[in-house]
Amino acid sequence: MSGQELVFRTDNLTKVYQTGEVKVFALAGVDLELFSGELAVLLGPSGSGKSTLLNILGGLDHATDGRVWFHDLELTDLGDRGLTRFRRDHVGFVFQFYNLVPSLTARENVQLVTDVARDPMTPEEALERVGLSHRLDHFPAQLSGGEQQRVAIARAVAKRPEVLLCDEPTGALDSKTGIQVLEVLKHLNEELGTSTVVITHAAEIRKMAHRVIWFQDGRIANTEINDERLEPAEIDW
Ligand SMILES: Nc1ncnc2c1ncn2[C@@H]1O[C@H](COP(=O)(O)OP(=O)(O)OP(=O)(O)O)[C@@H](O)[C@H]1O
Repeated sequence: MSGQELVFRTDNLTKVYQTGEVKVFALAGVDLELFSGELAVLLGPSGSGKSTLLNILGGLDHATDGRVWFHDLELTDLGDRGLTRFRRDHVGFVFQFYNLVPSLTARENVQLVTDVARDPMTPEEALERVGLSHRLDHFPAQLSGGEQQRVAIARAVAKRPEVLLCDEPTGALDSKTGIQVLEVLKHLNEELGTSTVVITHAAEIRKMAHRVIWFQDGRIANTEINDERLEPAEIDW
């Protein structure tokens, strides 16, 4: 990844949760670089700090210590209002559960974002990019889990964010449906150049990444670059 533009950089990133006398180091000094256009997969045991890292990168949470930059913008310098602006302008999120508004159609769910974004695509374009042009006027209850997740992805990318942060995007899906969701993420990474981070417990998914980052006890235990990547359809879990 050398020679590529840095998107995120962290320096000794630390997050401590204190409950009574007990301190938990969710992040215990993470030094990480993420590059423009990269698709990175984060693996590691439950509780190793993956979601905590994603939430801090995405401006949803504050670090206890250490520093984080998005390009030249130091996120660890920002207050809540600055982080909100950063999130709104630059970050798309995808979570395990799709968080769609049940009373709105697929198109209207995406429109919630496109109505307030600076340079959005149309809801129709966003839904076309995830293969749902034929489901524009369906409500979430009329869509399968995989289709609902694709609406959530359309909503996340409709504002053309520079980064897409995905926490267990296939966690609630069977592998066949999960593969379709991964195909959408790969396609968007390639077509739009969106830097993408995917947290997963399905270790096989690492084979579609440019780079794999292993977490253990709040630290990066290992990173690996894939010289050859697999297509999502070639992955089985
Ligand atoms: N709000 C909180 N208050 C107290 N402890 C927390 C809080 N959030 C996370 N933790 C602790 O921080 C550690 C890291 O949690 P985190 O959710 O980042 O792990 P993870 O690798 O994403 O796990 P999983 O794969 O199960 O989602 C865990 O020990 C967790 O219990």
